[in-house]
Amino acid sequence: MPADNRPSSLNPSPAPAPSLARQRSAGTSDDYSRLHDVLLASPRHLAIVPCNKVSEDALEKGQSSCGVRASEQHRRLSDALAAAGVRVRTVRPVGGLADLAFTRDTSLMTPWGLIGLRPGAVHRRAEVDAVLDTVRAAGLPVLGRITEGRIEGGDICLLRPGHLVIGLSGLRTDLAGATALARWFELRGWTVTTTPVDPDLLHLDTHFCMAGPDHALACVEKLQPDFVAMIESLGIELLAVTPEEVLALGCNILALGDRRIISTGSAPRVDDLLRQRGYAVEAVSLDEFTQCGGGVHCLTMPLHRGSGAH
Ligand SMILES: NC(=O)NCCC[C@H](N)C(=O)O
Repeated sequence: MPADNRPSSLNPSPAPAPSLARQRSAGTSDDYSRLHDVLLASPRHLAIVPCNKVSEDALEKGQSSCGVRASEQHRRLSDALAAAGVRVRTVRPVGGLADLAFTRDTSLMTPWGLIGLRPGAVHRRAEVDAVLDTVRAAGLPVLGRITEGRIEGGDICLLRPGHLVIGLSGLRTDLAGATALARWFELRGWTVTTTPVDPDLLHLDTHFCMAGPDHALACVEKLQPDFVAMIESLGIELLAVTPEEVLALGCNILALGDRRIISTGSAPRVDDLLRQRGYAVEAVSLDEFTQCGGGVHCLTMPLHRGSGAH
């Protein structure tokens, strides 16, 4: 994996290990195939932590969390997933873990098992133990844990089977953390591309999110030109999101597969753009979470995506 954003060469390795997604009921190889199983976490201790630009602005404006509304919105998200045929597993609340609900950042389900990540936000590190305990108790495979540097799931995109992207802000994800994660993939024959992320935007998934194999939402002016060119060279159409929509978490979507999307309900224009491309979009209002800096992509960690229709 090179330190810039050029695609790296493949690490010479034996034949790739067979993917769990093909053999069992766990594993993900991309961000858009049909979602079968997902991990959420209780928002019982949710609070606005001043650890990103959006949450700092919210606190400055005097906003605060309402536990009842947060639970209600989270329940609607869980219901929408269940109604779409997705099995929902939930990490129990842990006192003091205000951002636990944003399961995306704690871990990554790979084609070979779950990897516990190492959040750059130190107040989030203990979330990884809570998630690993839940995943192990469910009997799902755990591949390992990152023990060096910083890496959060919001900066990770399973672009295509065989091609991983990691955003580098230096704050939430740094080169040491990205290199440690890349090693697991490169040893199994994957290409890993890194791309710089503006720390003010928190994570890659606030301004670049896959909708399906041929479409991604993207705030092009916030992405590096060579990253944009690489994405377009793969035949992925970029649907433009504005910087204002990025701050509202309008780019932060969850692909369910089969051209179905759950959106964060904060950017109707973006939802319409997806509908014009043939996606069925269900908008779930999540403003208790967006004021903390995260939307539906951040609140969900896919445990199993299947092949078949996208
Ligand atoms: N993937 C994401 O963008 N996650 C949002 C995390 C919000 C949380 N308050 C944080 O700053 O870590």
